[in-house]
Amino acid sequence: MNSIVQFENIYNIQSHKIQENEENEIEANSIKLMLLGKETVGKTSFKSCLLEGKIPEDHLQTFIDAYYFDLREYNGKESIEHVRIQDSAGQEEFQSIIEQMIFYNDGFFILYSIDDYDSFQQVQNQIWKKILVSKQDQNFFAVLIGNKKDLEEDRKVSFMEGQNLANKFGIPFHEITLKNDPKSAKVIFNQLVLSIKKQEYQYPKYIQQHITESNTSNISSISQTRSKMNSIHSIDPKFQKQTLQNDNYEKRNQEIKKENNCCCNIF
Ligand SMILES: Nc1nc2c(ncn2[C@@H]2O[C@H](COP(=O)(O)OP(=O)(O)OP(=O)(O)O)[C@@H](O)[C@H]2O)c(=O)[nH]1
Repeated sequence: MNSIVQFENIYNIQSHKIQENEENEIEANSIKLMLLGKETVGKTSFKSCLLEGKIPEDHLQTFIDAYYFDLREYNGKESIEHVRIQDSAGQEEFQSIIEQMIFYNDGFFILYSIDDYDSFQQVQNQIWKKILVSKQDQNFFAVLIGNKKDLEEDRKVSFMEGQNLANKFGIPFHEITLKNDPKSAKVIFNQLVLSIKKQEYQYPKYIQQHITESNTSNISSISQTRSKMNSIHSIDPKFQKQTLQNDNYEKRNQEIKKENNCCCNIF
């Protein structure tokens, strides 16, 4: 055991150097999370803030790294959860390997940097699609993170652009600065792990049914559904694909937007 970090009064994170004979068992029984994003958006920094409480001094390019640790929860009685965080390379040449690795993970921290518009576009045009294609009909959990908000003067991606994209995906959104507020990594991590433990992906299934029922009338109930959807912590890809394939859906979405003077899509 290397270190113990107090975690939001709920968890202690114990970074755990696994022995070779433990590897398979921990792999099989852990919550598997993955950091995704273009190079230098702060993926390794996120992991360091979580485990060491600060960003690293230097930027070292990551290829693929996995970190294992335990969460100890004290809610009357102690329970222990194994977690694996997979750090990934942002560089183009590693993308096909990363695509394959996505399949083996339960939750994703999707990062971009607010001073790098291309990193935001990569989330939109590549990363999200890779997750949908790779996970197929498996449920997964994700959160969108706009990092480096301390670089306000160089900002290229507005807060609303980030929020709207997260709404479109139906996942939570956070703008953070790991540099000035390393604790934010733990808050976001906590949210994602709790969602996985509670299996909140049930929610979109309800919405899918609700939208189908409301397809001919009742715009207000759809907009209520959308505001609920903003707080969803996970995605059921079946739901996304089915709504994407619904030809009438885009037309319906335009009507809802007009009605609510809204600039984001449900999907
Ligand atoms: N200004 C600022 N710099 C940051 C912040 N977070 C990380 N950085 C810096 O951004 C650089 C890249 O951070 P990394 O965490 O290595 O980025 P990465 O996404 O893991 O990069 P790759 O491994 O190349 O894919 C480092 O120099 C960090 O110190 C932040 O919130 N604000």
